[in-house]
Amino acid sequence: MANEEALIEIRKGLDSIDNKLLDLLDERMKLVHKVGKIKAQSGGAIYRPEREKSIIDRLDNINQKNGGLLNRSAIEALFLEIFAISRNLELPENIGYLGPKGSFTHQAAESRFGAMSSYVSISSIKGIFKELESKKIKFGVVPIENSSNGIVNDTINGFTNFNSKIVAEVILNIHHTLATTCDKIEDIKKIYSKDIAFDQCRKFLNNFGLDEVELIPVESTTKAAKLAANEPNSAAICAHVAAKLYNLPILFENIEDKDNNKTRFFILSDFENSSSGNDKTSILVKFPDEQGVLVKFLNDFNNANINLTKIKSHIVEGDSIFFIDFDGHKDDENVKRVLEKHQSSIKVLGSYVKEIKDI
Ligand SMILES: C=C(O[C@@H]1C=C(C(=O)O)C=C[C@H]1O)C(=O)O
Repeated sequence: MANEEALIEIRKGLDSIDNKLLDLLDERMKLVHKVGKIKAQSGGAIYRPEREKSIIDRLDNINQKNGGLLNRSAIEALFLEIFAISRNLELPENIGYLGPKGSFTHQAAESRFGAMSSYVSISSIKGIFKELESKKIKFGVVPIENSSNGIVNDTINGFTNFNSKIVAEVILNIHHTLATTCDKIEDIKKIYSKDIAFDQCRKFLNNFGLDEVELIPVESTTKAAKLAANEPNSAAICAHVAAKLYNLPILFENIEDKDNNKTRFFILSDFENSSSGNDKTSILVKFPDEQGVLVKFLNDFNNANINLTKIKSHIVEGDSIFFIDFDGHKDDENVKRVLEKHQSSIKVLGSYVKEIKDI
């Protein structure tokens, strides 16, 4: 009984805090509305990733100093949702992602744009670039590289043929779940998934005696979840979100063999970010057919004190092009000089806030 009374008292406290939170959120939304009006007059971009990053950094610092109970991920989860709702209030904008619904790209999109935004599933990367160009979507989310499978060729091809800009990067740890309506692992007679997902979970399947059951490859892990939800004695290896989408209970989480399986995604749009002080820039480079040109190019970056973080070669219609990432913003003085010097061979894809994680 004493506990019952204590619970009632604590819940009164929670209710009163929730009321205050609601008032504060409403006050915040009124200010957001004002920001939206100013942007509408000046044509400014609604989504400002560098501003959102600096808010999260500030709150994380304050929270650490105060010894608060929330960690950075919790602060991020709460506030990214608030920012997403704020942006929707300023101006609702469509977000296209490489589908189907429940794909890892969908997950990457939701991690940045929250649950309340308006999403469009698009079935190809080229389709995303096209819809951006025709302005049917404001943002496009595409994968660019995976730690096991390397660079995504369709995304590089999109950059060579279209002019969308990278406005943010998202790096996701790729986790698989075993989801099934079976209560016991012994009841599972077949497993649906994508071929590469089976490969990434080989040890788990062996350890749990699931290497003997029928493994059926399908085109996406989302499709696998859908099939397993409708068929007794079957299971799916799929993303957490895909299992949730089809109300498929999760029997095991994080069943992938390597714990550092990551994919990097780009958020594309039609505007350019201003500098945040902690940026990365991506470019495509097609060198003229001259001896030593790559060495000279790299030397110019080195002499300008620019740290290259990635260089990958890629073949487009027989021509070799390079995808390069480096620290800094395209408008930084040292960067600007090098980019100007090589402008005939460079396409700048965008400068954006550098994620803390790397791939
Ligand atoms: C309100 C703004 O617009 C968006 C929403 C933000 C917010 O809710 O704090 C921050 C940056 C923008 O993505 C702004 O630019 O300040």
